[in-house]
Amino acid sequence: MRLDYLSIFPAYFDVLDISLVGKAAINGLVEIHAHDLRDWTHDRHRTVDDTPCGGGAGMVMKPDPWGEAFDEIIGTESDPSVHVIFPAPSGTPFTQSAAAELSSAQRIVFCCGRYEGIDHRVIDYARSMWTVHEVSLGDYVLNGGEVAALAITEAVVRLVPGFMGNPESLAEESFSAGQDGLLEYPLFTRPVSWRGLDVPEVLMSGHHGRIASWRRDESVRLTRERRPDLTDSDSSGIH
Ligand SMILES: N#Cc1c(-c2ccc3ccn(Cc4ccc(CN5CCOCC5)cc4)c3c2)n[nH]c1N
Repeated sequence: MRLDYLSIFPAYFDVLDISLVGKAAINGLVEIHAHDLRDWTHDRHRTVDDTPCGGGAGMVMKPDPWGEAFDEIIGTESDPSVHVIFPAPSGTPFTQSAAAELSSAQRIVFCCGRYEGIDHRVIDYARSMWTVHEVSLGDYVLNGGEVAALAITEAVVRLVPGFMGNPESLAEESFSAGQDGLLEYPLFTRPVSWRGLDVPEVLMSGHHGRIASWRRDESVRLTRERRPDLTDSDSSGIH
């Protein structure tokens, strides 16, 4: 899997060299390439933004640098196997199932906007050429797309076959199909007693049936408490 990042702050992606994703890069599972969008400007100030047509607050990212960067990084041929991701406040909420779908992609290009966003013709052009995803991390405001690109990268790469040492653990995670769409149960490890707080006795009983039942009950309780929106979904085991 090749991952490209287009941004006016490409150093954001240096962190990928030290994290788990870095290990995947070392063992050849993923290739990471960060690019400075200003490398595709031609004026002395390396300008990437301009005032919004129709007025309004802030600045909008000009289309020209994006188009020239696309030509050099992706090419000028249409190819639906190339996934181009535009993080945006107006995007579709990014989910675990979206991460799972993207984990089989061979090429993902992250377009990290700043200011008030990117000229919409960039997205329209990308849609005419590749498979485009306009996504949002959630209902809060970030200053640009870089943090979202990092989060999406981690969510996707950890699902790439061969990345996780113990793929079975993926099935038990929150939001994964194996967990019935429920939140993950609370986790404990040694010491059994810590600052007057004890590991639930059932987890030390060695009785696998009771342990499974306790974990399920805890997942249902937590999901009802924190994510009632998940309790009505078809995939959750509770209704
Ligand atoms: N993923 C994700 C994100 C982002 C995100 C992603 C990409 C960019 C690129 C620029 N920004 C800054 C920005 C902030 C606020 C606004 C809203 N304005 C729109 C125009 O009308 C006025 C109000 C726009 C742009 C971004 C933010 N924020 N939150 C997420 N979950």
